[in-house]
Amino acid sequence: MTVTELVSYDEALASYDPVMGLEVHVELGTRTKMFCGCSTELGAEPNSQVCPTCLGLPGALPVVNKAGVESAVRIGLALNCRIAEWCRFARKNYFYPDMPKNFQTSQYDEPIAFDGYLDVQLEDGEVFRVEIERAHMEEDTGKSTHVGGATGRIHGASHSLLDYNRAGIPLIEIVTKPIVGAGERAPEVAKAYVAELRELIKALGVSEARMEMGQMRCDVNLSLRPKGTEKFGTRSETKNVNSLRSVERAARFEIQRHAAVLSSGGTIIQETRHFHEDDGSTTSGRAKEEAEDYRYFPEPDLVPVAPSLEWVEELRGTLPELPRLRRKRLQEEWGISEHEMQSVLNAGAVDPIVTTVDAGAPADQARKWWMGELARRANEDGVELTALPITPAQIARICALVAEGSLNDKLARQTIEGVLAGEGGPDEVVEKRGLKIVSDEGALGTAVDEAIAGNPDIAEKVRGGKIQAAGALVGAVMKATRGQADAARARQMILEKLGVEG
Ligand SMILES: Nc1ncnc2c1ncn2[C@@H]1O[C@H](COP(=O)(O)OP(=O)(O)OP(=O)(O)O)[C@@H](O)[C@H]1O
Ligand SMILES: [Mg+2]
Ligand SMILES: [Mg+2]
Repeated sequence: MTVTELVSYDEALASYDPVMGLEVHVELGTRTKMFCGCSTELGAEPNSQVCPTCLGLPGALPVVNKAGVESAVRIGLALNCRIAEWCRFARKNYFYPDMPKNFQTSQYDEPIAFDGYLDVQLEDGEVFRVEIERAHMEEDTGKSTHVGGATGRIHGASHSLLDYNRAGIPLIEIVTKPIVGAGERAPEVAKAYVAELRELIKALGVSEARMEMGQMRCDVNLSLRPKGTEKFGTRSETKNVNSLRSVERAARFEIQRHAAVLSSGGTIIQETRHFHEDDGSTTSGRAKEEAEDYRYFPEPDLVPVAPSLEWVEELRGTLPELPRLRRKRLQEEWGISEHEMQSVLNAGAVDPIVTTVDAGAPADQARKWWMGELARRANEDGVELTALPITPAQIARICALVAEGSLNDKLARQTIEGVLAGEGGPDEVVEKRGLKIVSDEGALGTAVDEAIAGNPDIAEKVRGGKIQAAGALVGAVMKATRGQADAARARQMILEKLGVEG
């Protein structure tokens, strides 16, 4: 179906109510894999981080990674879930080359965490509660790359390359209960939920949750039911959506597609679908009816996981402040609007600003540099703010130099430039580039004398009481010192020398 055959979004929502379910996979940042000691480091030579266990060779036995369980429990607690006192892993059997064992070790009817919720804030400030069905532990599959042939996609490809470095990396799958009652805001809720979940995961420190790197990916389940009816319609499941914007677009597209099919008397088949960034559409993957029966059964090679109450309570004590509440608190502390806070968040500047403030800088100054100069630079270079070669401590030092009057904004900007260019820390750059404000009486006095001598008409006006005219003399001093003069001190000296009161 092409986009032009869709019914409009408003028309779709006039007759139908969306029901949505979100499955989010998060790759944990543990040092080793979930069931073996192989490294999880990204970027290694393909198939260099594998062993008999993650390759599923006969006789190999898995062992559970405690750090993986710990992260799962902390995620569960942060999502207000109940934590299972006892649970098991299960084998999800399927035959596909990305899983060399021929099954994925997962959890089925005994997840480690269940029955929770996450409150998310929508753009107008309204808080929407998303109920969590469960969060369970599993392992990632290998990575297949389909090459050759006309399209490079699986059906047109001549062969596939397999890299098992990713096979066995711990994953947590977080599944929502059916989200009802979001109405026309369903796509917005989907985006806000994934955004909030990502912030939470990052705050917990269990994953960097970088969607563009596949560390966090979302399956969007969607169905429509005629307005006013109870029974859920058949869902489609758009797989592996990997940006916040795409999550919103995929939900929106599916609402329009389902409405088009249903209103023309067609039936929705339960299937997986693929999302396409270029035009925001989805296309059919495989039908679930003919999909594999996973023949789940409890994993016989692993002992059950039974987190003690004491351990769970100890982990509860390590939970960070919820991102939504932290944002609210910082917004108040910094005295900025919700809208401004949103831009800070979008720029990834919350933590750099907080760290700069912790290092002693005033919040407005810290925000000014991170959201101005540095955001622009990160944008130009196409990197995250935190990847710039300058630290919050260095920005705090520059703010201190401004506060003590050694630098003005222009010189501070040049100092930042120097640090970014690898010329050293702020003090070193100031020294090397000779950026300190000229405020010592000698050098400044000479510049002031020259400015007065060079502009006798203006000097005369000031002497005659037109104090505003002194601005032009300050300008001349600034020019002569290439912007490095202490402007306030220069003005004071000019007035003194011309014998007028400031
Ligand atoms: N009729 C429906 N319409 C929309 N969403 C639904 C509907 N029925 C279930 N869902 C949601 O779809 C998601 C289903 O995820 P779940 O992991 O339980 O099963 P699955 O997709 O069959 O399994 P897999 O993990 O193998 O993809 C849940 O978020 C659930 O709330
Ligand atoms: Mg699913
Ligand atoms: Mg699932």
